[in-house]
Amino acid sequence: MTHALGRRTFLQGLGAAGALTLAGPVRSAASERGGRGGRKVVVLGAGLAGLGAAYTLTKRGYDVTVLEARDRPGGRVHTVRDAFRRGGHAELGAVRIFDTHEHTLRYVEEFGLELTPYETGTRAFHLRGRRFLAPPADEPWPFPGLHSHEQPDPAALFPQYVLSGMLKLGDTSDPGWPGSVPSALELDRTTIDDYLSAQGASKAWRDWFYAQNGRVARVNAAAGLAVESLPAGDRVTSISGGNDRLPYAIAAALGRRVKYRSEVVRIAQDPRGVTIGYKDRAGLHQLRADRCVCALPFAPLRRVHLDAGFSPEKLAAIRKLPYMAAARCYFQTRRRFWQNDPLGPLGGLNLVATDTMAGRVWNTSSQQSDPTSGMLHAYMFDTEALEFASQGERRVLAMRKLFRSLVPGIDAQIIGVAHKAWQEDPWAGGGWGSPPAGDLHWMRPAMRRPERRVHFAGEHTAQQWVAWMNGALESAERVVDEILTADAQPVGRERG
Ligand SMILES: Cc1cc2nc3c(=O)[nH]c(=O)nc-3n(C[C@H](O)[C@H](O)[C@H](O)COP(=O)(O)OP(=O)(O)OC[C@H]3O[C@@H](n4cnc5c(N)ncnc54)[C@H](O)[C@@H]3O)c2cc1C
Repeated sequence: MTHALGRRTFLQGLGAAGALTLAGPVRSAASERGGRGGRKVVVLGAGLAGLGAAYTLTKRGYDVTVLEARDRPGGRVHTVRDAFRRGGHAELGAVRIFDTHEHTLRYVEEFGLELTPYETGTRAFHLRGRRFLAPPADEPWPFPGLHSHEQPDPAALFPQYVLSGMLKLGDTSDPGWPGSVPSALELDRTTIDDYLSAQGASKAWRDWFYAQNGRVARVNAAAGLAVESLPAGDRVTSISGGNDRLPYAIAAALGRRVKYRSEVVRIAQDPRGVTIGYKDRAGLHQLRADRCVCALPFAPLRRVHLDAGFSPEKLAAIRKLPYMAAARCYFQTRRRFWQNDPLGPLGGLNLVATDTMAGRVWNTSSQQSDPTSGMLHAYMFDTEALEFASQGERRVLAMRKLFRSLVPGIDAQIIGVAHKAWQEDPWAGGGWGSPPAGDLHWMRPAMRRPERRVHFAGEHTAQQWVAWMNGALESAERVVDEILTADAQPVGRERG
């Protein structure tokens, strides 16, 4: 999404979570003044949410263990390098960091990482089988189906079609949102596509919109517009050398507290603590702790046995939260040949906006250490990602064939390939949690609420930046806050 029309300041939503500051490399629990030495917390999942919570809790004096099913930290932050030549790298998961991603940027700074900005430049379109640039003002867009009032400037309809919905959202930083805002509840009942249609947007306009912003047609309108309305700031960056440098840095600070290849299979709790069952190569184990931070996406959490002690709302949310199909397919190229495109020099991150299976052609070449080779990829959502994956082993061939018409000349240029469809990943189940139309108002609070000694983190539980690294890290700070508050209460006063 472009996040072009932010309408409130980002800080508004942060509230008390911003009070937890990061300060220096992680130290042992015993050395922390005023810490909670001896109190054990088990954190499930070493994605950014789990790592962020574990890191801050350790600094606050807790004795933390992180259980992670994969053999690496980072979860949906996953950089690949070995598929490429000339030191190339590609992000299979999270790519972009905005200036407004306060939590992500704070961790980037804490760990001394650097950011590389994306180039801006000219975008091409590929719609209804035709490739073209945005026409000059007053000339019609060269694809059929736009209503006459949508010509010659489809962008002029943005306020009527999209902003009108954003203005109905109310305060998305309110913990009771969208239930607290009647007009947002109305949006909750519909999808983005149905909302845009109801505003009068033609099918062609909607496809023009999705070509640039991702195939969000079936997304809950309240949820989708809420994320779209957040401010993007002035600059888009990624972490220099690869976004996975952040989770690796946090994991390194946590050291042996992180246990890899450890699949959580059971969560149980009683009035005095939690018991976590997990499997590793040596067999089944149990870990006892005072509290648990569950930072697993709900898709894999559905396979975990949950003993009594969870509310019906939480169990229903875990069972029902759908995950959006999302995929990327990268081609490393010998040269940045699109700078000599017949349409003129193309550039920027979102290089070609299409209505094809490829979704958007993104260009992450400016992030590469080698200044000559290129890195293009198809970034696919929902039906596009499903279509890509449905081709099985022929998916790369199919994409390569499609790219011939999206970025002519690519065939002779390809020197490396990498791809991933997140809906096929058993530890993610998809790109991000995406509540269906009609369900956001109850799912949103249910996903986040603590269940006695089990606290829930992860992008899906974020107050605002759901489906972003920033949301995962925001949720980490919230659970730390929950735990500190609960542990500060006299025994027996805890909310059950
Ligand atoms: C294609 C794609 C594009 C994206 N683009 C961006 C972007 O441009 N910018 C941005 O900021 N964000 C982006 N995101 C979102 C961002 O990657 C996520 O919001 C964030 O990384 C989620 O972190 P998390 O900790 O909530 O979950 P995860 O990273 O999924 O971490 C959960 C962890 O739990 C582990 N796990 C699961 N089940 C078990 C189990 N039973 N036992 C033990 N461990 C288990 C998983 O292996 C994983 O490591 C993108 C995501 C995708 C998929």
